[in-house]
Amino acid sequence: AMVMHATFGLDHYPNYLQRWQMSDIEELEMKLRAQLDKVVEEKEKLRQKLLSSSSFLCRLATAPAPQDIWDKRFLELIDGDGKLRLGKLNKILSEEADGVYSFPLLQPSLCQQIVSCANDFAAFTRQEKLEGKFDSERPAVLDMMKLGWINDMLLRQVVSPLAEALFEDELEGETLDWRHGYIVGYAPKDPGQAGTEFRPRRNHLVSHTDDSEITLNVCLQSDYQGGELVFHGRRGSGEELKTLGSFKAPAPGWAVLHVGRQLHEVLPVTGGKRYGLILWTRSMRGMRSGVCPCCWLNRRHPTSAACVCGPQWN
Ligand SMILES: O=C(O)CCC(=O)C(=O)O
Ligand SMILES: [Fe+2]
Repeated sequence: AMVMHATFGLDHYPNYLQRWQMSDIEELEMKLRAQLDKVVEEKEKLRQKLLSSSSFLCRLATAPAPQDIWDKRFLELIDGDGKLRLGKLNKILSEEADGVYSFPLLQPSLCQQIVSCANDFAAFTRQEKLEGKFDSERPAVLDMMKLGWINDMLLRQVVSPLAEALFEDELEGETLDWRHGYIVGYAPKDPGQAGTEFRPRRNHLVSHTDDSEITLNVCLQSDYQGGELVFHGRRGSGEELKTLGSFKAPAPGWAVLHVGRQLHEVLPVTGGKRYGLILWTRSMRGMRSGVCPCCWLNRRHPTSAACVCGPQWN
């Protein structure tokens, strides 16, 4: 009842909680958190149910052997327990722009298999749409494609340890516990017959920040022209309009790691097809209550300047 009253009150009255005792507010906060945990748990169960009932046949539904997953250079940094040897990181990392790192990560053959899965999934959702099961074709979200294991693996073995080593100041001790992975495709303005393949939706992507704290971007197919990934300053840093560097993967399997607040864009693809796997990661449990509700990413320090998502950003 307390939660119900408070939810109503917060919706209807300004400064609603100012009439409350601090201890009651704290109790409310705890109860809301417990409720939120329940929502997260039930949502996860539902998601699993949807997945298991889906009839999509994924040819990559389980993880292959490590040597068929990781690029040799990356594999050398993984110890017997699957942990990344952080001391040897500088052997493979290059800094493409201030705070933007690239490195060889996945086997090109695995990348090719992931693209094949995206093609299969595109054909599958197109069929479902034809049969009237869904209103629209569904996006190539890894969880829906039964490739959630790739999200989990990349979060646990790549993004979490690297973020702790490279973006310690950003994370402030929080754990990245949420991930969302999807496939993006680009082709020139007139890509010709799309057939049953995964359809590239665009030829470029305007400058933006991600709904993520740390983003991993893996090239899946590199024989395209144009399509450089350009990095600008971080939102809120005063360097937003500065171009800091750009990156083009030398081969499939190369990855870039950057903070979600780093403004980035993809220049127009003028030939070939450009496919990538994007993994957004966040800390959902710990810090969210302390961040700006409009962008989730800024104003972590209560003493810092005004929210960058003010009028100048919206
Ligand atoms: O395609 C890329 O390299 C970047 C994609 C991206 O920035 C995004 O999906 O948020
Ligand atoms: Fe992005």
